[in-house]
Amino acid sequence: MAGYAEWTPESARDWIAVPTEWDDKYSHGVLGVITGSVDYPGAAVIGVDAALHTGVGMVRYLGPERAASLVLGQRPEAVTVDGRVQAWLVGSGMEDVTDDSLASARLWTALESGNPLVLDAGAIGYSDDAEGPTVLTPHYGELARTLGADAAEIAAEPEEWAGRAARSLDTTVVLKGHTTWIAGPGGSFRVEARTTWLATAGTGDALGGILGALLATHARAIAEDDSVLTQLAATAVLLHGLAGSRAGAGGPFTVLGLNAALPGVIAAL
Ligand SMILES: NC(=O)C1=CN([C@@H]2O[C@H](COP(=O)(O)OP(=O)(O)OC[C@H]3O[C@@H](n4cnc5c(N)ncnc54)[C@H](O)[C@@H]3O)[C@@H](O)[C@H]2O)[C@@H](O)CC1
Ligand SMILES: Nc1ncnc2c1ncn2[C@@H]1O[C@H](COP(=O)(O)OP(=O)(O)O)[C@@H](O)[C@H]1O
Repeated sequence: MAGYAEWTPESARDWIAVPTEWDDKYSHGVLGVITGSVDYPGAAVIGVDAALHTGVGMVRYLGPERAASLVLGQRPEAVTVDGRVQAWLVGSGMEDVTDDSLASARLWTALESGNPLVLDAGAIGYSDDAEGPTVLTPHYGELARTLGADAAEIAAEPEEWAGRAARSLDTTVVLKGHTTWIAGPGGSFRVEARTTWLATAGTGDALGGILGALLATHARAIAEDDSVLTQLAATAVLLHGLAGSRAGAGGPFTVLGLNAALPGVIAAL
């Protein structure tokens, strides 16, 4: 734990971009989302819903037709056509992409855009190909696969592995668990979960959406100094934990319930 500072609500409040009276939907930040697949359309719905509840100018969802239709069913304010974006969320529930597929073309557009990226789940392995500043959000199993290590070894010393991964991959790493370890060029931070009920399918997809929204709304700050990605990542983890805790009030909650609690958490900060 040495070297990891606890990331608190007081630390996080400086990293919420409240729109000004001069802002519009474009200047406040547009998040491009490439998530979901035939097998996992729900991951797309959860991430888009989380981003919109975190506060962002616009979300562009670019994914398979059925997932896009479910996203629009849950969040009709999402836009499903291509266009300018300031940050990308890629990978939650994404299928293995084949070279000539539309999913592959979209993935590479994001990787080569130079924009800040969140790479989650199926996209974590592309970190070397990302031209923009990047945050990876692995659980122990995903980090093990990425580094060719053993998940049990990582579980035994997660703080050590988060730092090692951040250095060797030259990126910010959010190693998820009951305590989440965040390491990158901006420092080393830890967030202990306020509720163990977060251990449920889909909460990681929500974290991706929260973080994507924070990157899109801080695109200018990132362009000036990309080490701020590490603080933004720690802020996303903190918001996620507080929202789960508020949604469940000590008990279980659904992931859409966690998302719905985000505005109240952000207002309280
Ligand atoms: N409703 C949805 O559409 C959902 C989609 N999801 C997507 O499903 C895909 C597969 O995700 P999975 O994480 O299940 O599968 P993975 O196959 O990527 O990882 C699971 C493997 O890692 C191991 N592992 C080791 N430590 C772990 C840890 N701390 N947490 C989780 N697994 C650990 C497990 O034992 C298992 O063998 C991802 O793309 C994910 O985004 C999930 O988020 C669940 C919800
Ligand atoms: N025992 C636990 N206590 C608190 N939080 C947990 C626990 N286990 C996992 N989490 C959190 O739940 C989320 C799970 O994400 P992930 O493993 O990617 O799941 P999924 O892919 O199903 O969404 C992460 O934010 C992680 O930090």
